[in-house]
Amino acid sequence: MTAAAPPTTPARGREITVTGIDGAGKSTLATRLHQSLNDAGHTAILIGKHSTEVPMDEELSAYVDRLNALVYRRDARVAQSCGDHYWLLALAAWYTLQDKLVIQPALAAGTHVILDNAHHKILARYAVNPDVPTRLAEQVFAHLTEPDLVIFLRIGAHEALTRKGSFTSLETGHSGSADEDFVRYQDTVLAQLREQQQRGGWLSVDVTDMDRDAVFKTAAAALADRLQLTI
Ligand SMILES: Cc1cn([C@H]2C[C@H](O)[C@@H](COP(=O)(O)OP(=O)(O)O)O2)c(=O)[nH]c1=O
Repeated sequence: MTAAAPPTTPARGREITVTGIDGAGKSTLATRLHQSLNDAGHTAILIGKHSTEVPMDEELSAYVDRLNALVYRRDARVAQSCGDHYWLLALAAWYTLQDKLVIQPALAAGTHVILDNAHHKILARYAVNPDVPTRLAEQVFAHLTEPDLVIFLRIGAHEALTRKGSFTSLETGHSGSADEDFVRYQDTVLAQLREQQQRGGWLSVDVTDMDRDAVFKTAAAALADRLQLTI
């Protein structure tokens, strides 16, 4: 009688995240990477700020959905009234559950994770906020899984605004409703993201004069070079 083969542990999945200011093209690239990985025969999931499903767990999915509603589905007056410290901690709660309940189990099962918008932009926003210590913001995100690749899409705020066309109050740091308020705030956030970039091995791409295909090709080349993932 032959012994049953021991169960094999799948190779750990890779976590790839896209960062950049509002309008840089993060969601566009994340969606395309997700689709291409699956088309190429890999198993990948796309996670963003509207993903609330915890696989095969209705109860936890419902709980994560309630947290998502608290963090993302609230009106501007509620947002303003609760204040910056509250939103930092609420966002930390959101990223913590996303990491623990969805990202870590997926990676352990060999599934690649495309994370549209990790916490880096939140950190950048808080680093330019004089009312909240930057160290506190760094600490509340310090336990999250370190991505295998961070793709930083660099574009000036003015160009990002031309692409987007419109913006929300949050996207001006609640500093006003004029185009200049968006540009001033987002350029400060961009400078902060550049500082974070110095610390880690981010793939930094100046997307100002690149179309979607060119950005995708650059990202795909990095996945092949750095993570041996061919798409
Ligand atoms: C990538 C890209 C996006 N866009 C548009 C599509 C969207 O309306 C807007 C923002 O793109 P989006 O991918 O949503 O950016 P982010 O997730 O970083 O905020 O810009 C362009 O006009 N050209 C481009 O090359």
